[in-house]
Amino acid sequence: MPAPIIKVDAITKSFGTFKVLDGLSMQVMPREKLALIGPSGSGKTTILRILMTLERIDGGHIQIDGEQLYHMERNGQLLPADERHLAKMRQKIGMVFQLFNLFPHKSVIDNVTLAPMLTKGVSRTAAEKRAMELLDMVGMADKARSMPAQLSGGQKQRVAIARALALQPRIMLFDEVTSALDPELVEEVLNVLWRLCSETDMTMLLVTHEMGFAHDFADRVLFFDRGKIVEEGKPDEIFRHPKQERTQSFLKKIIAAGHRV
Ligand SMILES: Nc1ncnc2c1ncn2[C@@H]1O[C@H](COP(=O)(O)OP(=O)(O)OP(=O)(O)O)[C@@H](O)[C@H]1O
Repeated sequence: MPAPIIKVDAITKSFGTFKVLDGLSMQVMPREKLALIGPSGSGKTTILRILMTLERIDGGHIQIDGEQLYHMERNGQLLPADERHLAKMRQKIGMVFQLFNLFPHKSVIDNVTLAPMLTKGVSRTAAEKRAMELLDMVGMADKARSMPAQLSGGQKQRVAIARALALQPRIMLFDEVTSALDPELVEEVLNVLWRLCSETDMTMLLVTHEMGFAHDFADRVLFFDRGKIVEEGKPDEIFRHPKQERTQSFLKKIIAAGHRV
């Protein structure tokens, strides 16, 4: 059996006196597609941000690909990770945010080429060639010279996905990537996620309120509540036969609001 690519062990995280993550543990296998669902404020975004090193942990351990994320092993001792270690680890992971976060003063293609050129020393020619392949994959090649302000939300999000892929991460994190989109633009972004899911061997973690998509996309669904994983299982188990009362009441509310699960 292969080793997990992500191993989260009893992590805690507070913002002020509010404990967002409360001894959270989880393991993710290489190539696994996970959907993280649960009520607002249950810590789903926070765990993705922690994996991306955008937030620090208060306690616990995380291993990515067999290596400690927030610690460095030196002579059998675990020391806090320095910036160089974090930067190296971060290259294994790409993240796409709810609000796209494109660089507004850079063209579409420059958004995609910037990180490989700056962090990996890739030449402009090679970075642009790869960027055009990625933009083609997300259906945005014809907008390569456009500026972000000229794009729709769905188009911006597809560029953000291409940008995250440019560093060739083994793990991709998607944080409610369709929540800020007008309903008619959701499908075009989900189609891109679907392609990545079926055509690549990346490990993918998706925080979403699109339960129908989560059902189709995920190998495994994790249900978060109050900083913990309360229930996990295959999509059919979680969506059709949830065992925990908290999962049942959450899904009931979602269905009552008219969403497909
Ligand atoms: N930087 C921060 N400073 C203070 N509080 C924060 C910070 N980031 C998150 N929180 C709080 O932590 C809690 C958990 O947030 P998180 O975004 O992880 O939840 P979530 O499950 O992703 O919810 P949602 O589905 O609404 O995005 C929320 O109550 C949020 O207000």
